[in-house]
Amino acid sequence: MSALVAENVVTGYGKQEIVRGVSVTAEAGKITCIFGPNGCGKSTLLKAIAGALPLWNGTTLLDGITLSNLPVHQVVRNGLVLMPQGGGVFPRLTVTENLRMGGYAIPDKRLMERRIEALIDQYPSLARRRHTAAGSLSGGEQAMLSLARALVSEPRFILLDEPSAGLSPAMVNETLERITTLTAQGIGILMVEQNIREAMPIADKLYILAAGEKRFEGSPQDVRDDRQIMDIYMGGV
Ligand SMILES: Nc1ncnc2c1ncn2[C@@H]1O[C@H](COP(=O)(O)OP(=O)(O)OP(=O)(O)O)[C@@H](O)[C@H]1O
Repeated sequence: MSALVAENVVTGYGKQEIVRGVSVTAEAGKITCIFGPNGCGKSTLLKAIAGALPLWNGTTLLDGITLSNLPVHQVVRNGLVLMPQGGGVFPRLTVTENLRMGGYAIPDKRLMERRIEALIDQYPSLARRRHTAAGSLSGGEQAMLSLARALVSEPRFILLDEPSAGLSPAMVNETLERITTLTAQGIGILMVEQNIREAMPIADKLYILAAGEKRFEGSPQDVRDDRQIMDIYMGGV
């Protein structure tokens, strides 16, 4: 089984421990969602898996290869990218320049340009605005740009930090549909979401974190069957 595995991850900022020994597994071609209250450490966990924050303890592995504490560009070369909260587009750079930033770990620049052209063909809203500064794109277009930028390195797994945040309902649907399409290509998704109502139907597996610890792991149906979990963590779904 092709999988991204994080085992017993401990990390934080300064001396403040935020993630307290969390283990998650995401399978290729599946959507794995992490839910949990604000500030419980979801983004911090993703950053540690992506190599953007040091692991204080624990291990991260992609298809059995240890990623723990590799620099980000080596994590990317091993097939894992992070789409950060808010998309992380560079507002003053054009759409094409942003896409090139997604290919910075690819040594063969002609290959990178070919991949960018292929991606632009798949995202018509970006094709029309390829020479426009990313900061003047709509929220939905910026979301598409962030997703396309994550794909330039042809990752096997993508970490998505709240991809639907700040989007209109129509764009939430389009973004989640795009994400589902990626799994059909075999890409594994590990996604943090606040938008439980929209994310739950597309998830294959769910984790719930609270106060830096894992409180639940199971299928969406397991969550629905657990009245206590539904009441405490999934209010209103
Ligand atoms: N760069 C940082 N330096 C210090 N503390 C931070 C930093 N980033 C986040 N924190 C703190 O770490 C804790 C967990 O934050 P994190 O962003 O991981 O939570 P989250 O579960 O993703 O929350 P949200 O859903 O609100 O994004 C919070 O108390 C936050 O204030």
